[in-house]
Amino acid sequence: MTSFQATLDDEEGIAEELAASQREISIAEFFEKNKHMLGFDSGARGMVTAVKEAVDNALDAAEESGILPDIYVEIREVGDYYQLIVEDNGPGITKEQVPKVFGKLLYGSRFHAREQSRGQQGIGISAAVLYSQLTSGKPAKITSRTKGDAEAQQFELTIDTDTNEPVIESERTVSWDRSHGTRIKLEMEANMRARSQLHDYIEHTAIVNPHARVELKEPKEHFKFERADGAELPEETEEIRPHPHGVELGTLMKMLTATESHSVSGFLQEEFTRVGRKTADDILDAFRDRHYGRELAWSPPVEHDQERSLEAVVTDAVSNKSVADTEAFVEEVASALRDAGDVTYTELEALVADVAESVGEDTGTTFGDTVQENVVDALWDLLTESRADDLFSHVDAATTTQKDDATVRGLAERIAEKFGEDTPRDRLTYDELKRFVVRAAETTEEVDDVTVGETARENVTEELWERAARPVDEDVPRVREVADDRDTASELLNAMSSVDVISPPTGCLSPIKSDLLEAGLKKEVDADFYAASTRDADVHGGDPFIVEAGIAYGGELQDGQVDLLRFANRVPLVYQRGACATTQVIKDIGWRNYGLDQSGGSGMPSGPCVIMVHVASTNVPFTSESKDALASVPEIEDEIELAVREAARELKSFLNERESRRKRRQKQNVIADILPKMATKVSEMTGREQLNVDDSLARIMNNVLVERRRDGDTVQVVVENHGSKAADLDVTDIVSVEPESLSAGTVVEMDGEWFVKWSPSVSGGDEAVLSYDVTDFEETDFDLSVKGVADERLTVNR
Ligand SMILES: Nc1ncnc2c1ncn2[C@@H]1O[C@H](COP(=O)(O)OP(=O)(O)OP(=O)(O)O)[C@@H](O)[C@H]1O
Repeated sequence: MTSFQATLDDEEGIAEELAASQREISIAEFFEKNKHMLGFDSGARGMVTAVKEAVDNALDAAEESGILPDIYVEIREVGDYYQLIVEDNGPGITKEQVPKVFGKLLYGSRFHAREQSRGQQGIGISAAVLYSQLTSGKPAKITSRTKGDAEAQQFELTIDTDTNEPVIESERTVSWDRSHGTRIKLEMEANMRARSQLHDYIEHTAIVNPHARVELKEPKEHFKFERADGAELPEETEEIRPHPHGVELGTLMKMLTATESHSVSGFLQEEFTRVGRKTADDILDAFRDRHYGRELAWSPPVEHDQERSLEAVVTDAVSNKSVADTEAFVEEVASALRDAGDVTYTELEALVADVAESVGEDTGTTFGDTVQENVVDALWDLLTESRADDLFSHVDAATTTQKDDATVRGLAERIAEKFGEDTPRDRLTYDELKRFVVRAAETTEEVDDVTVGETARENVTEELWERAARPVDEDVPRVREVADDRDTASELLNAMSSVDVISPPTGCLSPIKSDLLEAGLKKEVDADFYAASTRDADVHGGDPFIVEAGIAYGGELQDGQVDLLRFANRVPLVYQRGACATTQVIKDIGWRNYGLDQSGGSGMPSGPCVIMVHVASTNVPFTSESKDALASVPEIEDEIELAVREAARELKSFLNERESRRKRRQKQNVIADILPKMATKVSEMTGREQLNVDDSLARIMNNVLVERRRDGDTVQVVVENHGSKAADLDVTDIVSVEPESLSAGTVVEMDGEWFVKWSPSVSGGDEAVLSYDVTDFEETDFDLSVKGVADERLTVNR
């Protein structure tokens, strides 16, 4: 066989030969060969992915139509194959759409919408159809009924992989007991080896979608996750326009080409969210700076250093005018310039034009364009001769006093040298100015053997940009010009990201919210501690996103590696944990600081703990079309870290508190053991009655001591606070006779018992006495209980 390589050198027409074998590849054909990209790598995985695609769609569709989702999933073993049935109570799909939705890859309603939804690409369910037809050779059977239709439509269809078009094998009308909804039946070569992932997916879907009812019946098990009581649909989301931060250059250019606006200001306000007139103006200023640069302003040289006075320079530049008129003009220009202090080239032009006009009016002589140009040029030459002097003042102001005058002068002169013919009007962008400063600093370091560090370079550039340079007064290019030039578009993009723009509206997002997140965790795991946090919205690539995190710890949770539950747009992610940005962020956090073990100080922490992370966005960046793992996007990673740390801080307080309680209990046990023995010994030795040690114990442990004392038939409940902080208590004494002369508090009778209640607040080191009288102390029963102080800080002496 002759390879192309062998013949490449010696034969002509090889390109034509190659061309003969080149042809368009349909998307369906491509995915037929690359099933793994869509999550259909194996029979086990294929089943989970197919369930996930169908259930995600069912949830999306029902929610969008304001219907509380009711989803039934059934997996049946049929000979060598498996049948998957997913049924929903959603809005149904119209007869015209069914073939395209299921029989054409990349057909969907969500790809172009900037709104949070589970589906994004319009490929999921048709990929499941493709997988089933490839592995079983059977068509997909779809039944769908839309609201108000008397009957349902049923299709059997396949995908023509050559054309990526649906092939309808049969079509009929059937009766269906559901008033609206969709039922999908797919047959595929699969297995149940990924049963636990399938269960996880369904169970975790139920956790983050408490408003949905989800049922799974598979060959071995049958689960029903009922809708949480009172759970409502997530708030309706709205579509939004992109946010100006983080849009990519290609996208911006595409938007510039497509917009109907002619001005950049209009374009920004029309096409982006959160851009009003004021923000658009700020962006235009920043764009102008980047596109035109700024002009440096210089002051006239100090008079005594000057070889020729300002007046002499102007006089020389004016010709053919009477002496008196020239003098009047010269005097005006010189004084206006001295008043101005420093001017840019443009300002100098305006200044000379103004003087020419006013002196012209006064004298009746015209100081026309040529004269004005000559005067401007001559003065500009004069001003720019002494750039180094102005630069000296600026460099001096921007650097520390440690830099001696010679260094500052050297740096100023070297910056001044960079200006010249290459910088007409001394106009520079920030980056160009920075380059001048950096190059001058490098030369100064080499020649003068001094250090001009990064901070000094930045400070000098900043000082010059803000104080010596002035924005130019020119219109920014029109949309068309920006669209046609990549560099200009890039300047606009840069300007857009440099300006503060308020965060995007979050109405397009539907976070779970921290209380539901915590409730979801409580439903799933029986733990001692729960915490959750929801961050404010941020932006990536023009798309808003919100990160939420939850932590559960202790209780029934098993020790070992922490279990990480990942969610994106309320969809549990069950595969590719290692490749997910979420996992990486968790591994990079120093968990020992938060009280969890972490071998080597990095990596997955361990402990009886579950960490849950949810990223909600109008466009979740996944590592691949199979939507298993989040891609590493710095803005999202930062927010994941902050959300997890917020919840982890609560975990840390809980663990610290628990540890200090443990130590306290240990100490108390030791003291409680020793003190009575000591009291016995003392009483034996002194022959005196043995002391009650509770009081001493409370004092040693800084405890709150609540003690009943008797004074005849008066009952006293004494609260001694030996701690340093105030204690707010609820003290209840249940008494078998009616109490009288109650000090504050309330009394309620129930079934022959009297509940005496006080709520004293006792400052650290203070005591409160609560009292009442009874008719006969000896004949009365009491039952004292105290709330408001942790058990280990409380001693109750009944
Ligand atoms: N059960 C359903 N009820 C109503 N409409 C549906 C249902 N399933 C799919 N659709 C419609 O079909 C479209 C295509 O679904 P598909 O799963 O192919 O893509 P997607 O959900 O938009 O995105 P992704 O590829 O990210 O899953 C959806 O956008 C939706 O408009």
